[in-house]
Amino acid sequence: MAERTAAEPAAAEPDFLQSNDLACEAVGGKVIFATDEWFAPANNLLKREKPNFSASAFTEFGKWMDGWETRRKRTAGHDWCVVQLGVPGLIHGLDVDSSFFTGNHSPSISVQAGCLDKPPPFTLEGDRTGMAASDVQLAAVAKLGSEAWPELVCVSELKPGYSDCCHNYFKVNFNHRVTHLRLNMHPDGGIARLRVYGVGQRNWSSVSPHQDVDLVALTNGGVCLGYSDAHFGHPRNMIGLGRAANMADGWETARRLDRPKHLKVDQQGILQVPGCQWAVFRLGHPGVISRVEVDTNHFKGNFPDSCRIEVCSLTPEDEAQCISNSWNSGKWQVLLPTQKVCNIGKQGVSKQWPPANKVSDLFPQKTLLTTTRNILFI
Ligand SMILES: NC(=O)NC(NC(N)=O)C(=O)[O-]
Repeated sequence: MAERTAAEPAAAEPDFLQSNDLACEAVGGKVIFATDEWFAPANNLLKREKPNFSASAFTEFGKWMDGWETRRKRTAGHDWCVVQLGVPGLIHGLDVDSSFFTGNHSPSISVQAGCLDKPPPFTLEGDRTGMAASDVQLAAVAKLGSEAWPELVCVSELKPGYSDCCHNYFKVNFNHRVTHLRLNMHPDGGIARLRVYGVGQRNWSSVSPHQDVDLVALTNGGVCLGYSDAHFGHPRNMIGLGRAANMADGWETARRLDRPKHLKVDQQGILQVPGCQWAVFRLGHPGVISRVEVDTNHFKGNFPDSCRIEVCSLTPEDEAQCISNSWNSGKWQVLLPTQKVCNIGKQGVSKQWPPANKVSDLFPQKTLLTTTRNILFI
């Protein structure tokens, strides 16, 4: 069994919020068991959208709540659910968001980690009818051995979901790949969202070195390490599953409001704005890049003028130094020189380029890349 590690209480807006949500329904996370879902189903915990509230919304079970909410317990024990992560990986921290649960929030929670090599051979629907979990369901979950799972967060008080304090952050120190979580409410109540921040760890042993894979995809362990601006949308959205659903599902910076001061017209009469926006990603696995794709879907009046992609190969020590130096490093080399991008028509434009520079020219000794930097001009 893995060692038990208590969570440290995290400061407001901790760094781990920059990594990926490994449990989100958008990456395949799901609740496979819940002891009770009378007022609101546990799958709401994993919704991508922020929680909502409607004072006038009621269901036949009681007040409609956007989260997971159980009945007031009249028996011993507590409520809990099992979450199967969409992307198994290393967890850096959790946000147990109690938004709008005030007076019906769970007073305390704890979280345990499951490290299952194979997914359980069943998926259980939570009990939405208000009956207690059936013996069959409990027996199936008992096979997971979740009573013995190591603790990520010990029993900790939860703040009620008023808008200024609804985020309950927990930093996690647990150096093992996690596939499942057990979220315990002590004893019952409601929680709006569970965000599980970390970095995916794919099992690469079954992947052929000749297979084409998206090395920066969140599901393959890619992660955004830094950026210049994320006013309307975080750059990590670019490495999510599939094409973006709407503009909120992409990377969008604020406008450069100082633009008029800097505008210059070049010899072709094209406006030039100095400076650029940038984001840095660590690839999920080192590899040789044969193709890059930049998708401007949904960005019509606000797609970037052009983009450039630079790469470098960094050790973990180099990476730590780059982070502390705002990514200004002499190691970057151009993989894809500045390219105009566009977005016309209903479908948006997903453009692919072979890299202009061969990886072996950039890295004659090492033909492996570990980091890319996308630079978008506004
Ligand atoms: N007004 C409520 O929210 N009451 C109850 N909860 C729901 N969702 O109806 C309760 O017992 O906590």
